[in-house]
Amino acid sequence: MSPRVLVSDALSQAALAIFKIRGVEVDFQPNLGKDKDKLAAIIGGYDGLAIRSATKVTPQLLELATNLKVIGRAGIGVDNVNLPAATARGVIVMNTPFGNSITTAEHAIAMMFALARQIPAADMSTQAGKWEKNRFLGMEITGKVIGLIGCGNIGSIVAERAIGLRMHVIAYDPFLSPERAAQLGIEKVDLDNLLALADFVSLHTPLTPQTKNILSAENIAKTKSGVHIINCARGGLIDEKALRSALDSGRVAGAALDVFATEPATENPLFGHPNVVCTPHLGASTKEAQENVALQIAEQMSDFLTRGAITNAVNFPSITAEEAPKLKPFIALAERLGSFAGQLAASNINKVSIIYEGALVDLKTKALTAAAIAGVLRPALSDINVVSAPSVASERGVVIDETIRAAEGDYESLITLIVQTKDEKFFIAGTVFHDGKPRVVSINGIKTDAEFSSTMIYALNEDKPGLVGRFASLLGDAGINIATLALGRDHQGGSAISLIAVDDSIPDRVLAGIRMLPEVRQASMLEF
Ligand SMILES: NC(=O)C1=CN([C@@H]2O[C@H](COP(=O)(O)OP(=O)(O)OC[C@H]3O[C@@H](n4cnc5c(N)ncnc54)[C@H](O)[C@@H]3O)[C@@H](O)[C@H]2O)C=CC1
Ligand SMILES: O=C(O)CCC(=O)C(=O)O
Repeated sequence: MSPRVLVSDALSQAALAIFKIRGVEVDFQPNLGKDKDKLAAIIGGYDGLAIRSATKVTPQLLELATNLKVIGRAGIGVDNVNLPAATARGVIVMNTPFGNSITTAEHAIAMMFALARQIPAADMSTQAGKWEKNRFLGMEITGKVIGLIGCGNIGSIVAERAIGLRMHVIAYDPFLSPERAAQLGIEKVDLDNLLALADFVSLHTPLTPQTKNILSAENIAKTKSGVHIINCARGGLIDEKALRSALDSGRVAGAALDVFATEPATENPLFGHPNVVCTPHLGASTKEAQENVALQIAEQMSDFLTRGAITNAVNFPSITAEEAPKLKPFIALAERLGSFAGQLAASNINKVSIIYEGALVDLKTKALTAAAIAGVLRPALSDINVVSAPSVASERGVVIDETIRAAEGDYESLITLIVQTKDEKFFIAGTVFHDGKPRVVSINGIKTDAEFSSTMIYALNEDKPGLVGRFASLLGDAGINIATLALGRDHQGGSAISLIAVDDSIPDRVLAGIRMLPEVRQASMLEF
């Protein structure tokens, strides 16, 4: 059956053809994002959800989205998606980080001119027949200082355009390297200096706990008197009431806002001020940008749903369509090795080390690591998944250590997992042969060769004659068929392992019987 995608916001129609060509059934309901009850009623039937900013993906909606595998945001900011809840449910969230950057930067520049020359107010006055030539005395942009708070994709484009307008550009961005600042021809400054020097302050950061209200009352008080403020990033970056007071007092000469703390903004403390220019979150709204992001998100979502490729996911490493089929059997291997170790771990796991060898060095090992961690933690946390595993491990203080090295041993590719608890370390290694099936090839340094099956017995025993027969009679007497049996030992008469794949679940009394065999030191039933 073809995967189904619901488009619940006003996405450019250009995307629909891409979904169809790529074998994805698409349901285009551009106003559904504004009707949360109707969306909640049907979301369970879709594998993908394509949105812009109107659809709010809440934990409640995700709970009903039982088939959802991917959310595609045709745009940059994913703040309308509850990322922790999506991650916890294993839903990939992807965006289009560049498709609307130029358009949004152009909007910020347009807003700067609108403020400098009071174009919206002058337009209204002129069309009202007032001809108020003396009222609208503007400000020349050339030679003025623009201060960018945030200088990533959009901030950099604003910087380039502002330099073209012969402005002096300064930027505050803790992650902007001095080399990149030099390459852009701008000056990197701290926030206080930016506020003191800028004639125009333009915001271009995401909304995070660090950037929320970055233009607070205190910071607005540090601005140059007569400053103009532009916000085409996110509403929560400015304390709107504080900005209103600063506009009323005249300290801030003007503000141009495309985004608001609450959207859609039907009421706002800044509305009605003569020196405020507002647009309804139009930063990305050009035909060009909307086609870019719609085509891009349709391609990304289709590639994921039909080929397993992951591009621009904000909660999972990228995997190309070429890599996906190569990774698939190793993801299964990593998850099963992890599950094997996780089912045996007697006490709290505090460290998981994963070593990748051989051909695996060329694959995206981050995805394999996520799968291994999910496997290790699943016996304790049943709702963990490959997407949520790394964040769950970090929340629980489990240290993850990844090593990648060239092949040293007998296998073309080898994954070794070392799971450490307070008292012990458990080693398990596996590979995938040409038949594509994952196999265990060593446990705690003892070599073996066992396929995984849905139910297995893992026993640690002494290497003594007759034990295999005793296993067979105990299981046979209970009517349990042995599918395969794999053995291994460190040396003749030494420590040995037995991996017995069986066709049915093993009753406790049968497992207890195995444990009571004199040669058996430990026996567990494992399920995959
Ligand atoms: N108005 C609209 O329609 C649109 C708004 N946006 C918004 O524009 C903003 C910027 O987008 P991009 O440039 O694509 O993002 P980006 O991720 O490329 O750049 C953001 C920059 O902010 C910097 N930053 C992060 N924390 C900071 C802090 N505490 N102080 C100073 N700088 C900090 C980062 O280092 C980065 O360089 C986002 O909020 C995005 O959602 C994006 C597209 C359209
Ligand atoms: O889709 C839109 O119109 C908003 C774009 C936006 O805010 C973003 O891409 O972050």
